[in-house]
Amino acid sequence: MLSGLTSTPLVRKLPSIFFLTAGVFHVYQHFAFLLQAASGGNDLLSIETYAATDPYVTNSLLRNMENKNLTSKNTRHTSIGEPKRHRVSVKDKFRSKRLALDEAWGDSISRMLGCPDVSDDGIISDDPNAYNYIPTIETWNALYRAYHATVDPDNKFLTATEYQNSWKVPIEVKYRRPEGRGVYAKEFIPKGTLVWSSTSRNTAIFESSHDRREFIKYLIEDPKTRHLACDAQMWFDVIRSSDKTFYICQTFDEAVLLNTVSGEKSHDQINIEPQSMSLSTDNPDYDENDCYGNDHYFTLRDIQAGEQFRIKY
Ligand SMILES: C[S@@+](CC[C@H](N)C(=O)[O-])C[C@H]1O[C@@H](n2cnc3c(N)ncnc32)[C@H](O)[C@@H]1O
Repeated sequence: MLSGLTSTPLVRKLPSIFFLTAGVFHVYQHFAFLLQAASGGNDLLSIETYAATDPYVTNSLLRNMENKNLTSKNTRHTSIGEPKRHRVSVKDKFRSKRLALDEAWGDSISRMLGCPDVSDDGIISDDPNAYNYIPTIETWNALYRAYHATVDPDNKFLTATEYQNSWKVPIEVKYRRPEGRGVYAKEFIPKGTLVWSSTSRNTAIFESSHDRREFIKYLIEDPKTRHLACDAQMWFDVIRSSDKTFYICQTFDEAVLLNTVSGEKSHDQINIEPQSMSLSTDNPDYDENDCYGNDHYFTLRDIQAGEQFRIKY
């Protein structure tokens, strides 16, 4: 009788049931994270809410998602023994998942702050007051101040304390629907011109959740910079280093206002692209410490005065 019981189909299926349940739980965890991110929360100080939507906390989730789809390059040391900086190369499949998490995190904070609406497909709302102010040098300086006031001195990767002009050509920032603020050429620029460089003078790295959270809180606490927390949530990028850790990179200048194009067919409108300058260390714009490694934008073709710069993202 007993042996009859142990050989029932149910008992034989127990291992598969166990693995199926574990699998479902694993999938549930991913969805729980995304649901939590989507539902936001109303208290920025609620660590649980914040942590659930924080790219650093999602490191392990992301690690499960990728591996084969990602190539990361050499970790580098500077000659004067500064902390390690990283170069990252991410393939498309992983990139889309990473961007989805970036977005979920950004959206969640935006909801907590009551930021102007950005619709699901990334189109800025019709609200005339949404994201339509033109940042000034004081705007960028406020971000520098917030970074230096909050980020642990040991973790600081930003060497400058105020706005740097990293543009190699004259530019103008304008607001236009539907994409919002964008960067426009003020004069004709020939093909192959370096227009902007990412360096440790203009690009901050946030190495920990704590630093990023304190930075955002600092912006929120001053009514004059509260709106900047919304912007900061739209202007950051997550990179993955060769040691499989994720960091937030954030440039504190007009490069964060570069728009992309919508739709496959319009991809020929992309007129600047990042190129690695790793082989040109004698170039005065080369900076081994930059966050993106190869965010040195060159023109892909001649650009007319008044044309908007567009990058692929
Ligand atoms: C890095 S920001 C670019 C600056 C942004 N336009 C602003 O006013 O701050 C990226 C955001 O710009 C908007 N954007 C960029 N390219 C766009 C496009 N082609 N069409 C519509 N919106 C776009 C999206 O809302 C996107 O999330």
